[in-house]
Amino acid sequence: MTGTYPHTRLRRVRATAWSRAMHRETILTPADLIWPLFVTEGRGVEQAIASLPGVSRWSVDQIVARAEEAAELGIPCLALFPHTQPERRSEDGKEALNPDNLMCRAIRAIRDRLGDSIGLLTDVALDPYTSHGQDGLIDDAGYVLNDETVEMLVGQSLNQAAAGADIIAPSDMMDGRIGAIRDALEDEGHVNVQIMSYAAKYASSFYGPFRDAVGSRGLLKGDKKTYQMDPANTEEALREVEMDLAEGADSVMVKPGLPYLDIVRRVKETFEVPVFAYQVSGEYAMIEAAVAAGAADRDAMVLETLLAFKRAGCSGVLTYHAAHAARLLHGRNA
Ligand SMILES: NCC(=O)CCC(=O)O
Ligand SMILES: [Mg+2]
Repeated sequence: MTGTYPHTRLRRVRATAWSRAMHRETILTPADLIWPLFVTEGRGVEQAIASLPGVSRWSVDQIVARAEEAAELGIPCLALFPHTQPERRSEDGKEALNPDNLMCRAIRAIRDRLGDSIGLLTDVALDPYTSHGQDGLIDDAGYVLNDETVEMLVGQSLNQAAAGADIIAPSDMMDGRIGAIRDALEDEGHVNVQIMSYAAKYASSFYGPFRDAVGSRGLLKGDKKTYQMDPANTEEALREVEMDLAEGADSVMVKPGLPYLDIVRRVKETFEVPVFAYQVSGEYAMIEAAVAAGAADRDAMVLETLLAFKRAGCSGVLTYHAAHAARLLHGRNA
C-alpha cells in the first residue's frame, strides 16, 4: 500500500496549514462535549472544590446560569451530580427517590428556563445519597447487594424522568439494571427517555476528586471492586456492553477515559453503536497539576486529549473542561 521514497513523501501533505486542514481525519466540535456539573443547596452559591481547581459546586439558580452558558456555547448536554447534605444521606440512600431532591429541582429549574434546547443526562447510582458512600444497598458485611439495589435504581430513574431528565445514566454497575430501568420507563410512558449506560466502568484510582465534589470521599470505607471492573480486563468490557445493549441501552460509556481508549476502540469496532467516554476528575486534575507545574500548555493539552477520544471512536466526551474547550473551539479567549 505504501509507496517508496522519494515518490512517496508523507511529509508532503503536512507542509502547509491549509493542506493539514484538508487531510485532517478527526474533527472536534462543541457538540462532542457533555459538561458535568455539581449541584448544591442554597441561592447564589458557588463552592470551589480544592482537588478540582477551576470546578465548583453551584446552587440551583447558578446551575441554570451554567446551562444557559452551555447552550450559548453549543454544548448539547449537561451531566448533573448532586452534593447531598450529610443529614439527607442514609444507609439506604432513599433521598434518591425524593421528587424534591437537589437533582430533581435542578432538572426542573433548567427545563423551566431552557426548555428542550439542552439535554440533561442524570446520574443513577446511590453514592451521592448513602451514608457509607457505596453505590448501592449493603449487607452486614458491607457487600453491595445487586437485586435490591436495582429496585432502588429503578425508582431513582423514574423520579428523574418524571422531573424531566432526557438521558438516564446508570453508573452503578449492578447486573440487570438497564433492562429493569428500560421496562419501568416504558411502563410509565417515558418512551423517549434515553439510557446511556456506564457499561464499562472500572474500579479506578482516578475518581478521588469527584468523591470530594459529591461529598462521599470521607464516608467511603473500602473500595468498589466487587462491582466496578478490574482495570486488567478487556474481554469482560465487551460482555458488559453486549448485555447492556441487549437490555435496551441507547448508548454506552467507557470510564475512565484516556487510560482506557483501547476499550473505547474495541467497543466501537465490535458493536458500532454510540460510545461515549468520561474524562474523569483525576484526569482533569492531572492536566491542571501539569499546567500548575509549568509542564504543559492547558489549551493545547485540553484540545489534544479531547481529540484523542474522537479519534478512538467516541461520539462524545464527558469532561470538566467542556466550557473551556468549547470557547477554544469557537476561537474565543477562555
Ligand atoms: N458516576 C460519575 C463518576 O463517578 C465520575 C467520576 C469522576 O469524574 O471521577
Ligand atoms: Mg453491567
